[in-house]
Amino acid sequence: MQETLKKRIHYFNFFRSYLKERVFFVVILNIVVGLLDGLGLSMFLPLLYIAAGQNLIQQDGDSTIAFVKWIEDFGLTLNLQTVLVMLLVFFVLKGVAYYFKGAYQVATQQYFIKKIRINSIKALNEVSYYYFASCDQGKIQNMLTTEIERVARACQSYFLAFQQLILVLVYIGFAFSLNWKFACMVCVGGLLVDFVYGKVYRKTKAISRQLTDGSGKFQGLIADYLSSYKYLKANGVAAKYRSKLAVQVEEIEQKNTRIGIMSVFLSAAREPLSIMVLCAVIMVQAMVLREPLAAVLVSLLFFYRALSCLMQYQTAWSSFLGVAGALESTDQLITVLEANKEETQGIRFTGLRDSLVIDSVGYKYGKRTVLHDISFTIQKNETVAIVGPSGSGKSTLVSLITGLLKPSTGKVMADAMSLQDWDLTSFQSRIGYITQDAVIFNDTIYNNITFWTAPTPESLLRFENVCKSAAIWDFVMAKEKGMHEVLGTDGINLSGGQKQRIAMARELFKNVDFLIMDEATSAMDSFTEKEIQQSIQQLKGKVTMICIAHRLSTVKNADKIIYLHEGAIAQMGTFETLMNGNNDFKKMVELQSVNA
Ligand SMILES: Nc1ncnc2c1ncn2[C@@H]1O[C@H](COP(=O)(O)OP(=O)(O)OP(=O)(O)O)[C@@H](O)[C@H]1O
Repeated sequence: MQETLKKRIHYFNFFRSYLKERVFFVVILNIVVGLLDGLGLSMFLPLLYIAAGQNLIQQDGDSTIAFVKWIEDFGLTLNLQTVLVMLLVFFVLKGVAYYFKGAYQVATQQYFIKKIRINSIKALNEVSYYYFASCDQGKIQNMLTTEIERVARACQSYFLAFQQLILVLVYIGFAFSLNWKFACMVCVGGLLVDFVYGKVYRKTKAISRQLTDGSGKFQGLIADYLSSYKYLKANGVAAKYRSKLAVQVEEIEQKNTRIGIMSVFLSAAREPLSIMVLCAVIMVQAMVLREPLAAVLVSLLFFYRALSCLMQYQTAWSSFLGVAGALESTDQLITVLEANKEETQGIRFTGLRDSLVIDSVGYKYGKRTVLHDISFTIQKNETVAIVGPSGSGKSTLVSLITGLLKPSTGKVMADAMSLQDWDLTSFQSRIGYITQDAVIFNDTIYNNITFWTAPTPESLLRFENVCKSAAIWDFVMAKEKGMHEVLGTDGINLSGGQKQRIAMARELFKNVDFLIMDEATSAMDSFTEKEIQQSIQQLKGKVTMICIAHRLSTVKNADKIIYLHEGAIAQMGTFETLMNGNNDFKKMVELQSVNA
């Protein structure tokens, strides 16, 4: 019982943390509706006496009738006309209050859903890359799609349950003032019903939690399925993977069916249970307590109202519990994301003035050290190439330079200040980062390249220039809809080289200080690569460039080449210096020349 109360308070506080004072307005409006309804209903009492031809004045000794005697304190006579007018006034007022309460409640619910959506997206946006790379991304995807929908349903059910609970309390309040014996019976009836329903709730809730976990797994599998669709098809293993998905779907459907059946049981049991308690009350009131019929009838009216509200509360609460798992998991995930937030407080970075210094940097993934004591300087507008065998730590080093990862030892400094002291977002906004797996959005070519910049004459001209520099202009022009051609999810209709050129055009469109190319031309044919290299060459000395390349021919013109071997700098210098001094590098170059 104490645990149940704690849970209810926990949920109330959860909604209050998002809705603040709005929750109290909802409470107040619901109380007003309940009070007006109770006052309206209490008018049936004098009506029944009048209908039975009894004089109200003669009923002074009847404690029940004392309940409506207050009307006379306002100088009104308690006759048929007054009672009917009062009845009408209370119910009209209740209708008005009900409308305002309903409208406010709808607006509050929408506000809550909007807030939780925005908060979760904001938390995801601010989370550190390190956490993102190591977390369960299926779970995040599930939260942003399925779980948010369930949270919306949870919110709706919660408010409905909340409203019914307030009405129950108001009716019980009326009941106590009218007839305390009746009130006690409501409480006993309510407790009995609560006992029966309680059992079903607990089951529903446990299944709901399992359902949330199951949906998370399913989302993860679907994400993998979509991203590896081509591979699965080409290898003829799509059917095998599909059966893995089918098992998960089966499990989710079974749980949904169980929750559905329990909810149907609760709805079906509602009426018989109410009538059962109702009959018991009539028997006790009429046969044991021998109360007058009018008092019994109005008592029953309150009783029935309170009980049916209690039932509706139970049903709404059970629906709420059916989806409450989503509320908890979404809340937990937002909390975890916020706890792993990237610190971005610092001085705003407006552009590199002097140099980037990598000072004794080391990095560990868990316990495994993958970079040791790396030190070098990149002067403003210098072109630096990072080369080395696969797994030597090139991408990790670039992630440290871009601030995606924080060094385990040492520091990365921009203009003599550690990246941690700069506002990281403003620093990263000065970076153009082109990766091996070019990122393509499911939007038009124009939006992909300009990142949704308004199409002004200036931006259109800039768009054309960067397309030419990235050797993609002919491709754009050849498309039926030109720059308005939609590229499809993950650029499914583009070749690897086309994707890379679009990604390159996007970075060129941005006004950046640093251009980082991680195997940026790896998917291009030699002819296109040459064209792009010429464009890159034109940028030499205008921006600070950091290139990771396997094809060493592309780094020949770099001002500085850093040759990494097993996470440490094996040698550093110009192409010629490395050719003369480092055997491994020389071997790599020679091997590539042979293969070329
Ligand atoms: N997220 C990660 N968790 C654990 N280890 C990682 C992670 N990312 C990379 N590593 C390990 O760190 C080492 C360096 O990887 P990194 O990707 O930086 O090498 P690389 O030189 O860029 O390789 P490649 O040329 O093949 O892309 C590798 O041994 C790799 O297995």
